[in-house]
Amino acid sequence: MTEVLGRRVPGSPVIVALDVADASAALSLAARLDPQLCRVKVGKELFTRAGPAVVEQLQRAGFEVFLDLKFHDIPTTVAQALRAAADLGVWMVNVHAAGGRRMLDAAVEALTACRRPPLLIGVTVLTSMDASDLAELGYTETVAERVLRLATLTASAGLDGVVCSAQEAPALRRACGEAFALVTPGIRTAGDDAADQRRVVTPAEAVALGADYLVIGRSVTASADPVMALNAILAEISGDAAR
Ligand SMILES: O=c1ccn([C@@H]2O[C@H](COP(=O)(O)O)[C@@H](O)[C@H]2O)c(=O)[nH]1
Repeated sequence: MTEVLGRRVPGSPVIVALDVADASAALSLAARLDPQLCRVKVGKELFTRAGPAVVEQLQRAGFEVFLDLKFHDIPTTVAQALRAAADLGVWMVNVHAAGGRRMLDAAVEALTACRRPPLLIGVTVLTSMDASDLAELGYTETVAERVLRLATLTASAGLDGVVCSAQEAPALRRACGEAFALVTPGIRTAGDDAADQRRVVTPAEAVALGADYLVIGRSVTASADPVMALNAILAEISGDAAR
């Protein structure tokens, strides 16, 4: 267990997004990181380039892997994809909550039968989206309302948690309870470029708002010294920064 500002989470709350072009870049970055201090995330770019092999290599190196493929398809297809992910032995997987109740039910059922099921997380509203994006898609809800709707659907279907911005964490904690995992991308250290992200918070803010896991990509991976950047973030969230 790691203590983060008084809240205890199992293992490190930091998940480094290995958004790099190939297996060799991912493995050489991972070799500089300590699996005791972070988990890693394999997303669409790396998985499409390097496939299951890179997941297995990262796990052999001691990392728990979040396979971030955000499945969103008909229930049967999602269920089968999740069984394949579970066979890889990953720690966390995700689906889009917008796939709806029957897709979420199929996802939960698919993993229930697995010997070591990964944590199953529903994506609410991407952290790259804001009110204008939702309006253009025809949604009349605010971002906060839509995130809450998708999170309560996810919780009622029996998933383990959601991907959201830490900005929504207090409301989701109240609505979905202490055990519901809040996985938060859109993390930027002070002064970093938000780039395509729209709902952004700092690592310390995310933890103070009640996030369980902080997904951090470019603030670590685009840094001149990723190890130093990660250590600074860990110090910031443990309350050691600038003391
Ligand atoms: O709503 C979401 C869901 C997933 N992501 C993923 O997290 C990382 C964030 O990377 P940064 O470089 O820290 O912006 C990236 O892999 C996304 O695919 C997200 O950002 N928002």
